[in-house]
Amino acid sequence: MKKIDISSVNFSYSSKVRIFQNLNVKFLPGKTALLGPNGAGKSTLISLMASVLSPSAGTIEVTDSSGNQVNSRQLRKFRRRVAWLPQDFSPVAGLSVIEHVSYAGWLKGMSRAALKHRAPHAVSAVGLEEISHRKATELSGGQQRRLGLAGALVHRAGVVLLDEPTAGLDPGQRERFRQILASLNDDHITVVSTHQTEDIDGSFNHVVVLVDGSVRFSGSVSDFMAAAPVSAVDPRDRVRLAYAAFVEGEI
Ligand SMILES: Nc1ncnc2c1ncn2[C@@H]1O[C@H](COP(=O)(O)OP(=O)(O)OP(=O)(O)O)[C@@H](O)[C@H]1O
Repeated sequence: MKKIDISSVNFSYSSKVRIFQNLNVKFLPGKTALLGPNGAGKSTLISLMASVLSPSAGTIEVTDSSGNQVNSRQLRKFRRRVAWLPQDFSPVAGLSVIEHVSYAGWLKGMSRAALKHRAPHAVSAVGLEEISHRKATELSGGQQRRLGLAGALVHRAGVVLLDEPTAGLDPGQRERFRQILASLNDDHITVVSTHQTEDIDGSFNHVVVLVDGSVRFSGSVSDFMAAAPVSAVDPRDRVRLAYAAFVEGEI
């Protein structure tokens, strides 16, 4: 994948609540941390990129490495390129863990043969292999989050959108998520919305900061850290200070 291009996008949930007005932002290959305070519009932006919401104006377009483009109005084609873990993921009743992940892949057009190999692999990657035959609805909240992640990763999409994938995970599982993230192909575009700024240095290539529906920063992690107004030795402190400054509008 070469880029996902969000151009002149407007979006409102109702005539009273305008979320985006002329939003322009690009997501590039590699891992992008999508940051912003509660209500900034991160989930809305991810849902627009996943094509489950449609902009009232503007375009969302994916360009692959050969230069071919597909936009979010060409739904079927677009969705096959995009994997999505929603913030409020909840499993389909009646399916086991392995069936659930296979079903997610089938919805994206994967063949049975590919699923036979890929579904168990995705289940193991998130550490659910020992309970792969349990009913998905019987899992704990954190286990369900990992199930959703396996479903998003099973079809190796060129664009991977993960909305707060580590919310509710214990420290061991957050570390596992960091390893999964590290294993994802940097030729693909991975966008992760998160409130955990301590994970950014070392895990991500790019940062986008969204505040009140506007992009306050979009660039590399190193440029983001260099923008911290106070020099701090610890990279995690630099990320935290830069983030606070962009949110407060000090930069
Ligand atoms: N279904 C909806 N109907 C109406 N308003 C909504 C809906 N979903 C979100 N909003 C509003 O849109 C704005 C952006 O919400 P969104 O969930 O995109 O923010 P967020 O940055 O993901 O927040 P958080 O960090 O709390 O998850 C908020 O003001 C929210 O109240």
